[in-house]
Amino acid sequence: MSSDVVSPATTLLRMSGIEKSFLGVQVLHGVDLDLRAGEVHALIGENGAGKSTLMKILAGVYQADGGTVELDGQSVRFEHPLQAQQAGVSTVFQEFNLLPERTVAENVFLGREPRRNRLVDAARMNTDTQALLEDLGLTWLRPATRVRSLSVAGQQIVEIVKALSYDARIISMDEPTAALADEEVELLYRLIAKLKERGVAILYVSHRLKEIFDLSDRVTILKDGALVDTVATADITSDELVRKMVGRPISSFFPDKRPGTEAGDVRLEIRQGGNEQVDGIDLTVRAGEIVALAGLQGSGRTEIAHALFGVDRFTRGQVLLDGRVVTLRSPRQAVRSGLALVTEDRKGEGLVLNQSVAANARLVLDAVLPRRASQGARRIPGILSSLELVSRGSSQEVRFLSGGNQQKVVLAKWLATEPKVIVLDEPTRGIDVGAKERVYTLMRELSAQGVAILMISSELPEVIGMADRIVVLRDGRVAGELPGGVDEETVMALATGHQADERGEP
Ligand SMILES: Nc1ncnc2c1ncn2[C@@H]1O[C@H](COP(=O)(O)OP(=O)(O)OP(=O)(O)O)[C@@H](O)[C@H]1O
Repeated sequence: MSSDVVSPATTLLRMSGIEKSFLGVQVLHGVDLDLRAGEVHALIGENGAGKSTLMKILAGVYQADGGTVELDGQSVRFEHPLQAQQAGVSTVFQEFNLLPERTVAENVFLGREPRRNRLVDAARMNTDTQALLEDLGLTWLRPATRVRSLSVAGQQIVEIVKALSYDARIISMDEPTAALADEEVELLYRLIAKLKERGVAILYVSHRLKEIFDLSDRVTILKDGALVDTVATADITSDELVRKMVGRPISSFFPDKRPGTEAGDVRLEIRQGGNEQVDGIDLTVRAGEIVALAGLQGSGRTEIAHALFGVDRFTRGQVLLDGRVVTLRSPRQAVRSGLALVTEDRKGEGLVLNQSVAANARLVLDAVLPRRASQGARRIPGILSSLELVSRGSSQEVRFLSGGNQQKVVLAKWLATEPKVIVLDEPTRGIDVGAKERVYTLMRELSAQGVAILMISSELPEVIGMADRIVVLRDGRVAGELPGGVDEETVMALATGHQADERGEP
């Protein structure tokens, strides 16, 4: 019998009764998970539910305190990631483990380079990598290219190719699309389809329900470290999935405007703002208004946020706050002028990881607004509880929080400064559906209080559901403005410059 032919139903891996505690606190309670050859198995749950911990146990990064792992029916225990990798179990983490100065081929074969007369056989390494790439239809990727020059998607693909070079039969992916642009997501989808054809089992952690329905065959739901259910994706609706995950139905995803919230005076105005990346930007945001910046990656959305915040600058034009021209040369100046910039901040940038939740939430107050710090700090507990932060209290170090909960601390840190204008750059990336709803509700509350909100998001439903006006950018310029509630096609047509009916593969 050929071992190459794997029936889709073959169970490759079975984790049973997995237990894990950190410092005496149990975070996984007897979790079961099995992976079949050729399936995409989604793992979902709220922030802090235990997804990453389970994944890290599978990867050999953590060791379980109880339970068993069987690979091909044999009991295994991975003490080290390399051991897992050698057994065919690979993980693509969000923080890549690649060496940027080395080439694609050098990274793929890192630590086990083919040798000839004791010297690294670079030619063979390149040919072998080329073969792997061709086999996957990735002919645009060259073995001799330095990893540094690749996009995030390119780097992620190198990680996957590396996994395959170890004959991985199980690949775990932790929110693989979090940092990808739409067209790059397509690339990843195609690669995943190829992996499935080869009988690779993929464990896929994501908060994006659409991806779960697009990609997965089965889905396992965790809540508070315990297994809720494993179901065939085709047998469940997204409402049911959310209910299993959050424990309550989420009725209206985008809360309505608070009664009485009217657009007031112009709080933020950019007049003919321009620099190397953007040009001729005219934009206003009124008190109580939510304005979204939409556009493809590279259209200038984030550049505008950075220029406002003094990270970069506008070298042309003017910025006005409450009708007065302001100079924003540094983030400090921007904060003092009443601006806040919440970035997606995935890797805890902007958080001091070995300090407590409380200390981190005060960071901006203490550093920039010392005179208002103690007063501002009193608001922090309320902000954190409205965001439903899951932590062991405000003295817990943020490095022990799950990714989504770290993001909530970042939000709290900015809200504590009581900004007049708040710029939200991908505010809900990496946070679960329940927490998203909280963020939206909070945005409505802030605008009812007269805060002007400028939001940047690649999630069109979020842009359309929340914004009063949508300013669409294309190639660093304003391509046009649309009212909130329009359909996605209209936004895309403006963002790409193609009429909706002309769009399609070039
Ligand atoms: N090294 C650690 N030390 C202490 N506690 C930890 C550690 N790693 C995780 N935890 C805790 O374990 C729980 C589960 O975290 P985990 O990262 O697995 O959640 P998650 O489901 O991946 O969440 P998210 O969607 O936010 O990434 C959380 O309460 C977290 O604070």
